[in-house]
Amino acid sequence: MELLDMDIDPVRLESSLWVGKKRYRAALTGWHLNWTELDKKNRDKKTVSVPVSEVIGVEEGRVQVLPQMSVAEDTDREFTVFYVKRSSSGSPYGLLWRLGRTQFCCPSRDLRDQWMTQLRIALKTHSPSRPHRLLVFINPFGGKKQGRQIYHSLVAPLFELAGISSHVVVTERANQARDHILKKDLTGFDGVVCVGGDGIFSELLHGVIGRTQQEAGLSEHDPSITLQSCDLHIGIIPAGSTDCVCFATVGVNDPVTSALHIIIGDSQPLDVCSVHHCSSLVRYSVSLVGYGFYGDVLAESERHRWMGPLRYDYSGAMVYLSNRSYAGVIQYLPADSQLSSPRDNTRCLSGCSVCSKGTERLFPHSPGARSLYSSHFSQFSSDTEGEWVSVEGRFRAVSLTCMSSSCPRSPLGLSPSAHLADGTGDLIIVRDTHPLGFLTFLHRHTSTQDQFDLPFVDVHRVKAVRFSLPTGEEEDRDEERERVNDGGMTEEGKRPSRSGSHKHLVERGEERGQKDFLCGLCCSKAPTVSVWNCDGEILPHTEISCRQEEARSGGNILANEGAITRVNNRYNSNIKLFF
Ligand SMILES: CCCCCCCCCCCCC/C=C/[C@@H](O)[C@H](CO)NC(=O)CCCCCCCCCCCCCCC
Ligand SMILES: Nc1ncnc2c1ncn2[C@@H]1O[C@H](COP(=O)(O)OP(=O)(O)OP(=O)(O)O)[C@@H](O)[C@H]1O
Ligand SMILES: [Ca+2]
Repeated sequence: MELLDMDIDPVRLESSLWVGKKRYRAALTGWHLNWTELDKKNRDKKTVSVPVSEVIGVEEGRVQVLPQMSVAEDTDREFTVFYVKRSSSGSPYGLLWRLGRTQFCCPSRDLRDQWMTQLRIALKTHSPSRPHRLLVFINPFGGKKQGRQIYHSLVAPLFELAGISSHVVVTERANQARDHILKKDLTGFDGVVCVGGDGIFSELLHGVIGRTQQEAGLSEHDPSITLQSCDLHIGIIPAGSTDCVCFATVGVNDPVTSALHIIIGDSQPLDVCSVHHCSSLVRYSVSLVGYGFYGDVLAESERHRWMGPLRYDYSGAMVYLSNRSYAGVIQYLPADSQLSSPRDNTRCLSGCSVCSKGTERLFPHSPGARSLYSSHFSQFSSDTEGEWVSVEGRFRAVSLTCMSSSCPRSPLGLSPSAHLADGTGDLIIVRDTHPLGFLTFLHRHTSTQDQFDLPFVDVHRVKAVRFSLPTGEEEDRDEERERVNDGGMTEEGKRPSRSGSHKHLVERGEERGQKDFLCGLCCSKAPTVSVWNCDGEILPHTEISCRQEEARSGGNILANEGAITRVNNRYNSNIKLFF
């Protein structure tokens, strides 16, 4: 009978070892390192079992790592194993990971050397997807401005222990990380990591997607092509204000947990949505593309950046009290409702069957091929226009989210049953309603109550969305048209979202909608047009088209630990994050 590689267990070692004053039977089986106390009292033979894939490092002597690597005692019969240890705390969707450490003592130096050698061979053999070299971008101004400290005190020692070499860039300006990825030599790097929030993550995402398309000779602006898959993984060390991408994938926003996921090479694909204005790419999104409430909150919060993460709560309250709704026309292309629905009460976890089945069904094309629904997406076609659904009215909020967008503020997220990598997004339409109704809607984001079970809220699983102003708002559209040639992709020094100044926008001749919006905050005149919040950036256009891209970014979800702990679909997707 022919043996498959997987059946061979080349690394096997078993011996008695001491941990402290207790004697153990330790065994390395190739896939696991186990140790069982040899004590008559240990009748039920309790065994500690660590998968080799979760071993972080093996060091000679009695070693500690945090706050920094040091050898407490170096005897020639001891070695220390570091591994992933699940803590009992976290969120319902992800546990905190900590660095576990056990110091073993062998009867002889020879045996110690044998253990060290075999463990290192096992690590190499069974952890092929681990990164060896990482390019790390730290945003020193994200969140509570702790990025540098978080990286150097919590993350760098773990990378060092795991034998990962990292090149660190502390950013000095917005978009530096994106430009670095677009232009610099990245040979030898297995991945790029950001230390910060959703904004710096978005820079990495745009850099990685953009560079891959450049190298493939594809135009990101052409809405009719499918983007080329990206080999470079993205990792996130959360140090921002919302940390939505990290929270929605890992289940917690904790730097050590994310560092450990990155080290062991965990990977999870993520849907990416592209936002176009006319035929130009404006931005990519993985989390929220939101008009009305979330756009207004973001625009208002930019004026209060000095408040740090609290700016969102303050601005949220201000915007809520201003009691606004906006007219618009929403068109959407529904996804196949037989595959899944935003109200089916499922929760997407790593290894999710909807994501693995749905992706293949939704995107059977190879990269570079013409997009499955390019004709649906075209502004001026189409033969299949009939599939689009149109809704016109006044809205409190229009939100499109590719994933649940859960975050510490809303642990279940904007759409709790959204999938991370199924090729669809959830469109949440909150029609105009009385203030108490809208407050109920918002408040339900903080609990397990269903925010969609309200008469003025609709949710649809979609493949694409278009938004336009109703007829009669032509002036806005005309002004927008003049801006089409701007391209839309934010350029260095032209950062409408984070510039945070009313005057600044007006001087630059931004579209009337944005002027209206900003006036609405300081004058009594209610604005007629809101702005789009795209993963925390304000878009420079009101009329946009969004579609799910075949290109994806991965992050790891290890929510509900124990159910599914490893992702087996590594490297099968276009863009991946690892944590
Ligand atoms: C009564 C309590 C209601 C609490 C309602 C909480 C709803 C929270 C929903 C969070 C959704 C996050 C979606 C993620 C978006 C990210 O891609 C993006 C980039 O980081 N973040 C934001 O745009 C940042 C968006 C931040 C939005 C914060 C909204 C806070 C609303 C506070 C309303 C207070 C009403 C008080 C009435 C007196
Ligand atoms: N050195 C820098 N100076 C100014 N801005 C920067 C710098 N580096 C990155 N940025 C920009 O800062 C913005 C915010 O960063 P980041 O997302 O890390 O933090 P945050 O906004 O506090 O968190 P979140 O996005 O999770 O709400 C991003 O848009 C990023 O492009
Ligand atoms: Ca999705």
